Amino acid sequence: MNDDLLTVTDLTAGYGHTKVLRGISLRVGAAEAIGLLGPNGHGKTTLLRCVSNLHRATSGSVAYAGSDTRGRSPRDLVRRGLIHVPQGSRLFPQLTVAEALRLSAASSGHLATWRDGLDHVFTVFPRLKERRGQLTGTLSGGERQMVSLGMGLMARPTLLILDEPTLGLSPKVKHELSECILRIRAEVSSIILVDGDMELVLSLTDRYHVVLHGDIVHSGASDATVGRDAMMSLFLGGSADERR
Ligand SMILES: Nc1ncnc2c1ncn2[C@@H]1O[C@H](COP(=O)(O)OP(=O)(O)OP(=O)(O)O)[C@@H](O)[C@H]1O
Repeated sequence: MNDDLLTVTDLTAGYGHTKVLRGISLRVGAAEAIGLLGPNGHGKTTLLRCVSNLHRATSGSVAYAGSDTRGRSPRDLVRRGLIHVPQGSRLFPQLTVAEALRLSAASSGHLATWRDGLDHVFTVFPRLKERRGQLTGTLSGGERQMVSLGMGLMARPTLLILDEPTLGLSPKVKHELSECILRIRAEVSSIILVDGDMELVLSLTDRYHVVLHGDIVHSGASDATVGRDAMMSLFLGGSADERR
């Protein structure tokens, strides 16, 4: 019996005549966090967008919680707990932090219990509690990312997809955000994390895949000793010595 939460099988996708995904297969188990690594422009975001039906795959299939996602709207998937926090997600600048969080609860069908959700988000992100009445348009980059993740939590995820949550953040803020993601990990069922910071991805996930030219070229356990040089060889080709 297959008890995976998500199964992606032989997925291909692209834009017009440009092929981006070339037959990707992966699975995410219940209570499992997986990381996707790889250079920019090799298809990680496209893969995530296909999983949440924000982009239509050319062929292959995605099964979530035991059923095929074809024909389901992104909104329907959100209501079933598949929550995607996109790269650089935009917030309504005129809403306060609390209003943005409430909006997310409302649009995902959890308005009746939004105050419980809010308490939970403030436990994960104490900084947002301090800023609850502040307009999101006036927040720092790190705080805006916290609101985006908080909005994801308000939607009660079973599978939380995070695309580049630490993009553009300083090392200190990145560290603070990664602590928050660790807290989310303890509570959310499953996570798919894409981030340019390899060490961060490996420290927050159980397994990882390297995506290159729209295909998975390497996979492993995140707790294994993954040499930076070995990983860079996969990204760039050649050995460390040859690149020096
Ligand atoms: N809407 C689009 N229209 C046309 N091409 C696109 C579109 N979105 C992405 N692409 C192209 O598809 C390829 C894969 O992009 P994608 O964003 O999936 O890669 P990525 O690995 O997530 O990169 P990054 O880490 O920079 O986000 C790139 O060549 C990109 O230019």
